[in-house]
Parts: sequence; C-alpha cells; structure tokens
Amino acid sequence: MRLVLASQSPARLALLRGAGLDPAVVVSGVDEDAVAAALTDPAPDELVTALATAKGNAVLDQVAAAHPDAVVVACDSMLSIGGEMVGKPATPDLARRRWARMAGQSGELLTGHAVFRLDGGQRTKEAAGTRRTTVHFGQPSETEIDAYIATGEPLQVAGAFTLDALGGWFVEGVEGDPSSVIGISLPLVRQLLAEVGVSVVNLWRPSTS
Ligand SMILES: Nc1nc2c(ncn2[C@H]2C[C@H](O)[C@@H](COP(=O)(O)OP(=O)(O)OP(=O)(O)O)O2)c(=O)[nH]1
Repeated sequence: MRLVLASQSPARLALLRGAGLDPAVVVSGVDEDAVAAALTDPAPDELVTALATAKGNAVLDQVAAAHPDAVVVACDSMLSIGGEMVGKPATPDLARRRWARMAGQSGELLTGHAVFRLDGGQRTKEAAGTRRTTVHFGQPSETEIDAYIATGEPLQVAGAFTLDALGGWFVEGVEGDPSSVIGISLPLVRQLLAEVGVSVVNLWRPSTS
C-alpha cells in the first residue's frame, strides 16, 4: 500500500517523514479560490475539508496509474481570526496588516484532511475531517514584524505564521494538536487511515538496526 501526499508543502512532507513515513508526493495544483467560490457560505470546517477533498480528488487518476494500491492524503490549512478565515497573505503589506490583528490575540488554525484508499486502481474508501488548534500569538514589535516579513516566510504559510520555523518566536502557545498547525494532524491522519482500513504503523519505514 503506497502512501501518497497530495501536497507541495515541505512542512507536511517533513512532518510525515519525521513521523516514520515515506510518502510519494503528487502535487494537486488545485485552484483553491475556485473551489471556495463554488461553495455557498461554507462553515470553516466545511471549507478546509472541501479544499482538502478537492486536492485529493485531483490526483487520484494519476496516483492510480502509478500506484494502483495506495492511500492518498490531502490537507488544507487556514487561520480563523476575528471571525474571518484567512490563508496565505498575498503581499507583504497584507502580512503586516494580518499581524497587526493577530498580535496579542488568539486564533484557531484549522486544517482540513481528506484520505482516499485505492485498491487495484479503484477508489474503495475515503474519510475526511478537520482539526482545530487554538494559537495564542505574541506581541512582536514593528521592527520584528518588518524583519519577519522581509524573510518571505509569512507569505508562504497559512495565517502568515509558523510554529516550527521563524514564526515560532512570535507564538506564545497552542491548545490542541501542534502537528495540525504545522500542516497535517498526525493523530487525525491515524484516525482517518483507520477509517479506510489502514493502520499507520504498517506504513512506518522499516526500522534500521
Ligand atoms: N513549517 C510550517 N508551515 C506551516 C505552518 N502553518 C502553515 N504552514 C504551511 C503549510 C502549508 O504549506 C501552508 C498552508 O497552505 P495550504 O494548506 O494551502 O497548502 P499549500 O498551498 O502549501 O500546499 P498544497 O495546497 O497542499 O499543495 O502553510 C507552520 O506552523 N509551520
């Protein structure tokens, strides 16, 4: 059973590799704005789960051709802050405005997950779910925010912050699953894999002696 990560995210790949898995990567290239626009006033959980499902669906035929027996995992992360769902800031100015709202506040990082099982090249089972993690933001100075934005990192990540990289200096703490904030919830993926009949321990790399 081949594990496939339908994501270009280096963070998701690193997290899964660090947790003993060796996924093949097939990038979906899904137009997230188009998927979101096709939804009618979706609830936050529905939005990120729909986006994750669209990403997984987009790669199934390609995966089936290369790996007829596979399990595909796709994700989408967004930050819920002040009643608004936001993804990656498109410009440095927007990142700065986002941080002006986030500093000293708390938000919820939502990551939608979709898992698809292929047997003999056919989709046989699927499961989906969302993890919410509360994030308490620090109060970086203007100088610190300018320096952070100058690195380019905030523009590459949902919510304009990271937990495990430069953004970590400005996160006071989280309540809930930290892996979901980084981009993929290990405990939720374990649960969703079980729902499609796959035990995560059977996907672990053989332990080298
Ligand atoms: N290293 C790290 N990356 C984070 C963190 N929070 C969010 N990210 C990254 C993970 C994802 O690459 C990105 C979330 O954006 P998306 O869910 O749209 O995924 P992305 O467009 O990167 O790739 P994909 O659509 O899955 O091919 O932000 C964090 O705390 N640490």
